[in-house]
Amino acid sequence: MRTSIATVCLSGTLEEKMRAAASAGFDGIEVFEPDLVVSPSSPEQLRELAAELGLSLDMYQPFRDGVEVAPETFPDSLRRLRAKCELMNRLGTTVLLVCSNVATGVLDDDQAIAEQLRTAGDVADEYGIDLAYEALAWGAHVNDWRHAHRIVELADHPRVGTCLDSFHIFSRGDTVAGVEKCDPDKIFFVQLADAPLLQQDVLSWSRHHRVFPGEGDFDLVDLLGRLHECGYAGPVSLEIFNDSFRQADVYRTAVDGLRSLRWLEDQTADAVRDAGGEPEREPLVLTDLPAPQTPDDWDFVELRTRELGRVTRLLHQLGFSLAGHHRSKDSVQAWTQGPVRIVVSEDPGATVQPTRLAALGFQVADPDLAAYRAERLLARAVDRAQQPDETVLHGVLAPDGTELFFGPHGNHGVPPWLGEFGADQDDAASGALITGVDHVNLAQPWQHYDEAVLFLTSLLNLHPTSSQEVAGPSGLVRSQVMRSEGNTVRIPLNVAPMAAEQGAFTGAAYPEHVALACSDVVAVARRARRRGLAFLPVPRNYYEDLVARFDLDPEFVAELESHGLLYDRDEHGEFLHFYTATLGEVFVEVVERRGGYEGFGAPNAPVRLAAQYREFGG
Ligand SMILES: O=C(O)c1ccc(O)c(O)c1
Ligand SMILES: [Mg+2]
Repeated sequence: MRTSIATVCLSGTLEEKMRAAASAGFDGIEVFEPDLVVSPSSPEQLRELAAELGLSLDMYQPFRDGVEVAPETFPDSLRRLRAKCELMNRLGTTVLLVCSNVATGVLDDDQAIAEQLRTAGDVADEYGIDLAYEALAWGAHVNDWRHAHRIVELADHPRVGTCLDSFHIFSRGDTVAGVEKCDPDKIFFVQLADAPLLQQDVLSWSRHHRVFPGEGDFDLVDLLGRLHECGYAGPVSLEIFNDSFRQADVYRTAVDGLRSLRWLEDQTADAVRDAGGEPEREPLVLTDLPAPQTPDDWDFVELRTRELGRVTRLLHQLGFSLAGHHRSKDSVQAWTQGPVRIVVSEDPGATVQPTRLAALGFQVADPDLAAYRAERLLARAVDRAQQPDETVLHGVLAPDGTELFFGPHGNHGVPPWLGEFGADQDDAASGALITGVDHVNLAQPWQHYDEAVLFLTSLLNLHPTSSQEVAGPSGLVRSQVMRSEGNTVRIPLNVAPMAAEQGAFTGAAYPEHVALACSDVVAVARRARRRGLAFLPVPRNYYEDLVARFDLDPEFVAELESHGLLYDRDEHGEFLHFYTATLGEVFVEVVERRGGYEGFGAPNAPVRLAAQYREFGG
């Protein structure tokens, strides 16, 4: 599959956008006219730069309000068209995107529109240029792809074809049924954009909220599968108008974009095969990736700290014991309790945060395959020193800087690397109150949020659930849970409010947390209090509200209060939990799920955010 990206997706100058697209590995780009108009490079220089970078210039766009116009203004459209064709000849681009008319359109007769397109096709033919007609969702008369395609068929000109853009199709609630039956020679270009489902006017939705495939709610696999079936031969191009992308690092966005296409291609190849088709069929060969290695369990959580004493005291208070020091890295310790392993690495030079969540380890069926898939999805590998006889753990860097490691299944759940800490593995299971890692919450800078969702979806096969918003003193915190099929690995992603990033939150900008599961949270809390744990304080008002909200026995609520526990309930069961005070950038939560409670205590998150805000002196 030939991949392309519209320059409107990326930040910076046209030249920077081109370099980033090439460096990520795209085959080509769509040149967005406003990027060219403001560039000091001549079309010839841009053509040369593209050749140097190995990029094809797949399309020039947009040509606005050129057709569907009053007969007396059509000659002016043709004058503009000639100017653009001349420019495109200098650039070396052969496809021009012609948008359906949004402003000046007065023709509402398909035959008359087809005639204008045919005349435009004759002009374009003089320059060897193809016109790809695109129905904008807010087009005055032509706003759905079937209509645009019908007019293209009526025009019946070899230089006139259709441009399909997934956003304009799905945003109108339309489907792509029938794409598979189109004449592939009449589909000149394909643009892909995903988007979250929003209740908003379609123009603002399109201009601000498009995202890369896999980051929104549209069924792009369906579209790509049908294009494959129809025999479409051209590039598949990303066209994303997005406010964050316009500000983000251009290289990073380009990599995120290509990752989205590789993932979509893989998903579509699987879907085509499941339907009994052949993904390798020319011309749109759908290359698939090695099968995703869904994490079957947590392997470890790693905390990096310059305050070793504070971290190990916290672990002891929560019931962990030291399994040992790593045999070749003395600054690294393993702490265990039941099936939970926490690696603590001392980093005396840590400057930004004294303690942070540095890495997450997952147990997968085939770690080598997981690493290979990650590489194909353009993830950056983590380089860690290790001795020849030590377990190889493949790691990749997540968008927020957390390192993710793929480890093998353990022997009776105990991973081979634990032996390098001299741990007596039989100790681990006896008398542990903690029974597992319930979830790990990662905080995302707002501009990397969508990238993080796609990263965890494509690399770890985690699935996003619908997002929620939680009110905190410095803003609304968006939260979305990424979970594995079997629900063993759950990673809620939080977007820190802007105020946090700007330092209004004087402590941790993005506190993250590890939530430990247990079957008796009162016992864990009691032991922790005896050992001197600093709990995150919960105000009296909260408990009074609990009684009112849930009609709970005041004695039960008094018991919750005496242990510093919070409470929630859903139709499946109950949730009791507590939070520790924050160390650097991390805190720990201990949770007990009674019955089949499915949530994460979201109604209690504002209590936590407010307490943490006070903890850091607001
Ligand atoms: O928002 C627009 O104007 C616009 C322009 C060109 C496109 O291909 C498109 O999908 C939207
Ligand atoms: Mg488009």
